[in-house]
Amino acid sequence: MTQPLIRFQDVTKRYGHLTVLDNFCFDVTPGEKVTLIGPSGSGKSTVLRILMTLEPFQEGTLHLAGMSYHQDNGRGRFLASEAHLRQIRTHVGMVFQSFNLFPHMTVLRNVVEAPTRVLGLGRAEAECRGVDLLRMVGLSEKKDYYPSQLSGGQQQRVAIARALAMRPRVLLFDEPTSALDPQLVGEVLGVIRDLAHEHDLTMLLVTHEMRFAREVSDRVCFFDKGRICEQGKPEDIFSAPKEDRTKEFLGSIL
Ligand SMILES: Nc1ncnc2c1ncn2[C@@H]1O[C@H](COP(=O)(O)OP(=O)(O)OP(=O)(O)O)[C@@H](O)[C@H]1O
Repeated sequence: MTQPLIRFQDVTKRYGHLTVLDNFCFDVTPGEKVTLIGPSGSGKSTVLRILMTLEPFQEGTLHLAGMSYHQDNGRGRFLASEAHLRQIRTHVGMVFQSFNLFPHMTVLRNVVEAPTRVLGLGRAEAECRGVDLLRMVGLSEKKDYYPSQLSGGQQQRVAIARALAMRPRVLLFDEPTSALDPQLVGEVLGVIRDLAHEHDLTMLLVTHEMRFAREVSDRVCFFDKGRICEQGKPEDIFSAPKEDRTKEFLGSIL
């Protein structure tokens, strides 16, 4: 059996008195494309933020690409050293709702900054790869522009190229189109769709775009109150959901 690339093992995450994940268990195999759907506040983004090591958790263990880190006896601090966390982070890229590009850097600089600083790539090599990645997202001709000169959809495509430049094993997307004008959503989803179909990258997506989730996912997980209430192939979840909560949720948005 294929070993999981990601394993949440009995992870509990609290914010004060609010328990967001309660003994959460979740495996993702290498190359799998998994979409998390569910009501607002059900804990989907928290899963991504924990994977990105942006959030400590109180109990359980996270395994990622053969490394792991643990709970801190309920205190919710990272037990791992900063160096260990950095090492885990190099395996994970994240694309946020709000692009988060460096406004004072050109598009190409945004893409090459982390590979040169963190991975130690030479500038020429990083730039060459950066231009290739910008070509892949359809933006090589904008390499010398600044983010403020781009549309939201273009900025998000740069953010995707920037995440890929670190050669992550896992790419996380947290509602990547929810900050975009409706007419710009399609171009970003198109880039992600191509990535999903053409690369063996492991991808986890939180999205409210159900048609898109159906097209790109190997597995769809319906989240409710910090647990996976139902999961399966997209055609099963969207066409024949079994759980009442899933039916209710899909009925309210489709
Ligand atoms: N920094 C924080 N401090 C306190 N509570 C938080 C914090 N971040 C998230 N929460 C709470 O944790 C719960 C889960 O949030 P999360 O963002 O993971 O939900 P979500 O399913 O991604 O929702 P949405 O679809 O609206 O983005 C929510 O009740 C939220 O209010």
